[in-house]
Amino acid sequence: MASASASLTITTTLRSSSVRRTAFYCGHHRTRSIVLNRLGFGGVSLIGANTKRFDSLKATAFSMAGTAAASEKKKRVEVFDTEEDLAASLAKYTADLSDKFGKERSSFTVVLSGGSLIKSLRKLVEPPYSDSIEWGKWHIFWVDERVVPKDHVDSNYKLAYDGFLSKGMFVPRLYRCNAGYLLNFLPIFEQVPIPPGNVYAINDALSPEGAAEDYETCLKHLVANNILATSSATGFPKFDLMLLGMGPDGHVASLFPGHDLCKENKKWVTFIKDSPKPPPERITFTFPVINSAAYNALVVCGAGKAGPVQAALGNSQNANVLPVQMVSAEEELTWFLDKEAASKL
Ligand SMILES: O=C1O[C@H](COP(=O)(O)O)[C@@H](O)[C@H](O)[C@H]1O
Repeated sequence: MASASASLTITTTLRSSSVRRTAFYCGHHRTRSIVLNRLGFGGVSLIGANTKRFDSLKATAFSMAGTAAASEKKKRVEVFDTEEDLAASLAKYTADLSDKFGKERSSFTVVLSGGSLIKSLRKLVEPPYSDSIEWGKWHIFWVDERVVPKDHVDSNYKLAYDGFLSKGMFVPRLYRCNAGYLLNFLPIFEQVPIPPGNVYAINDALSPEGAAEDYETCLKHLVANNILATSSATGFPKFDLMLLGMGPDGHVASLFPGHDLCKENKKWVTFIKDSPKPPPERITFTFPVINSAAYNALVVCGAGKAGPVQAALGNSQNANVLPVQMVSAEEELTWFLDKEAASKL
């Protein structure tokens, strides 16, 4: 990912003995960029922003000196005035990674969540990205799925299909005629051209146990065929990008606060039959798989989620670790927040 360092006016305030707060103010496009970069003890820099375009500086960065987990490579937090701005930035971020991995490998492995995330992906299927992304290289997975038929209103597959994968785009076409090739001025309306065989939905005819096992077997097959990478650090599959949501209780995927599944450290995919959020039967990636992803994006909007965001990024003293606080990534974890979700930071 592109990174830029900037010489910014930095204000440092000691908030508590363990938390050092560093402020950058970046007033560009109504977007505040909060950047956390835990490369060591409180190293903070501004990343991923075109600093030449900043008129005045207006953002806040938090550095938790000494409290960063050793496994955390890099953490970035971006705060947007509106969900519309967030969706625009998320589309660019995803398209840039698609380009990067498309050049490095023949596949781009993308993991979706259910919930509100899907709406925030809408700008990916609009110009300029709809035309420029190499959709043929995309492989789509779900970080969690409800064990319901694929056409059920609770299905995460259905949500993604209706809100993203089936979205139409106008694709220009070249046609042969007597005079040579002609560009069709009435382009064809097509759905997102990801090959159907690259979309890995669960087998909805199976029990939760069976569906989890079946999905894990599918992932192992993709690893064996070099479509899915393996983390040399953990031995778990290494997805290129996971697009994660977070519930108001701080859950990610179907890993809920205080549930034993949060401690699973062997399986790649597991199941739950007593989810506190309906429907009760689900399958989910485990934390070792989530945290072995190259890039993880946590996309969180709304005031109802400000508490867990504060627990994860702010100056919270809560002893109970929420699932969202357990998320990391092999290369980079980026938080995409709207200002309501960031309101307690
Ligand atoms: O049940 C689920 O909830 C989370 C969060 O959903 P949101 O609507 O609050 O964004 C979602 O990420 C997960 O995939 C889903 O199964």
